[in-house]
Amino acid sequence: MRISVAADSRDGVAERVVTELRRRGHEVITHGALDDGERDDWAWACELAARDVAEGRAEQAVVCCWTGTGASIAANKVPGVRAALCADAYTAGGARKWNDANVLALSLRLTSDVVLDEILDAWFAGRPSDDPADLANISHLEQI
Ligand SMILES: O=C(CO)[C@H](O)[C@H](O)COP(=O)(O)O
Repeated sequence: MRISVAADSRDGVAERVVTELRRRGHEVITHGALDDGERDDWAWACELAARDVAEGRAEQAVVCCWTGTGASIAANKVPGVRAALCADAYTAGGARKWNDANVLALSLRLTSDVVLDEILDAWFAGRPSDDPADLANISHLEQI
């Protein structure tokens, strides 16, 4: 899968996200602090990764900032993006299943290496629900 990754800093698990995604066989596009020469402020960097998803250059994205909040807010401003801030594997699996989330937002401060691996395992194992109630909720997001 092609995955766009943005971070506003190389601190915390930022670089490990890229390494781990490549190790899992994904093609990675980098933005912000992960791409020399690009603006590394979180709103700009995470917008670029979200636009990669919305405009078809990537199937999914991982957006990161120190708290994860700005990253998720910036990504969710892009139409068609469903970004979920996940601090644990259960939330990540639920975001794929119930929200059909296409962007994973992470806190660089909170996410340890071990928890990152658990989150990525759950995220990539997760499949969108085919329950009509879940589909109706996801569909309604585009009307809000
Ligand atoms: O968590 C964040 C935004 O939600 C940022 O990573 C945090 O504000 C730090 O940014 P800066 O290094 O530019 O002060």
